[in-house]
Amino acid sequence: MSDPLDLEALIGPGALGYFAGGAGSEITLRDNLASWSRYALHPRVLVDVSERDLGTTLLGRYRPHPVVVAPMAYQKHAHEVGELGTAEAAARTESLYVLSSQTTTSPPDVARAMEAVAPGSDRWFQLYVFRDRAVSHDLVVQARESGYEALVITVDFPVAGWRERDRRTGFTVEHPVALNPSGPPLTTEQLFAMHDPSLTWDDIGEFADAAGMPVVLKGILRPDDAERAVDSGAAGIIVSNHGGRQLDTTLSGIDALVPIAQAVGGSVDLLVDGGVTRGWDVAKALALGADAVLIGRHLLWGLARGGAQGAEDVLRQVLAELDSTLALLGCPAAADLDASYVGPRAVG
Ligand SMILES: Cc1cc2nc3c(=O)[nH]c(=O)nc-3n(C[C@H](O)[C@H](O)[C@H](O)COP(=O)(O)O)c2cc1C
Ligand SMILES: O=C(O)C(=O)c1ccccc1
Repeated sequence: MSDPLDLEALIGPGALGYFAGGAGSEITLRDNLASWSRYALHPRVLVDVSERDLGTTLLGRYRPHPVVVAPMAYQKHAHEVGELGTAEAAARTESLYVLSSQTTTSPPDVARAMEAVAPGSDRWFQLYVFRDRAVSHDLVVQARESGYEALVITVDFPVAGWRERDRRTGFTVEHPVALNPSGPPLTTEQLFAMHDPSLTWDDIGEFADAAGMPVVLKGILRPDDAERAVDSGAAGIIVSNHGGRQLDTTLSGIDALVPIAQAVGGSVDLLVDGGVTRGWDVAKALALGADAVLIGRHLLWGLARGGAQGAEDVLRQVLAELDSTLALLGCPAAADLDASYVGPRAVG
């Protein structure tokens, strides 16, 4: 894990509070990290694991591994290379990249950088539906035209969570490209006010129809909402509490995944995030019904420390840990992980 003092010196207290912080008393933020250790792995012995396959399938396409870069806003406040750093790291490690609507680098520039490193690299675009629908529609057009293959609509942000660190620091942001980039710095509160709190399932249908690409809904925690997402034509669901940044004291991502996988598993792709730092976390998510896992802050700290190379090092380590976990579990194919490999762990 990262040393916050060291990060504070690198990026300043305002950015660190914004990136590291969560909502309210940060109970969910801490639980996201702790929840993975409440599941125990059940290794099988004497299986030939001389060859391992980390592959998974997302939106009907084979992917070499299940680790996905989470959409995160304002990456230039973590390191001057910003989104280009995490996107290059994704392209170099064959990781699916999800670009935030609140990017500080334009969608076509990110796409070009990925293609320069790895032609045919994969990326999805995360959409916030703003009060000014034209801004959101413009972003969708830019994303489609620059080769993003799916639209991830984030549905857990009608208003911002109660973020006390930002209230204390008054952190301001300089480069949101979805807005006029030459305007004055904005507080996070001003940016969050762009979101439309009246958004409903009907609006999702409208964006899905206009998108011309598969839609994945991000930020679902209830099985009944997961069923509704499937009924509304979503191709995937990201089970997420937004890194503990929205409503404090929700379930962790992995705890919420279990009932959601029971309700809709198999009919739609399931992804999960929140507190993933280790390859064995990824294996647990797959065993409990996920097809892939998103990594947020753990990667951001790599970016802050070492730019593109720092982010790449983080991804490579998680992938090496996943490979070793498959061998030690006696399950050489990630796609074969199932509930027999994981169970509850008594936490003392
Ligand atoms: C600094 C920061 C900015 C984020 N910005 C976005 C965003 O723009 N859109 C979005 O859908 N999720 C956003 N998220 C949530 C992440 O996509 C993801 O759900 C979460 O960070 C996963 O938890 P982890 O950070 O513990 O890995 C953000 C998270 C962080 C930490
Ligand atoms: O900070 C966030 O978690 C986030 O998703 C966001 C939303 C709107 C503007 C900037 C960031």
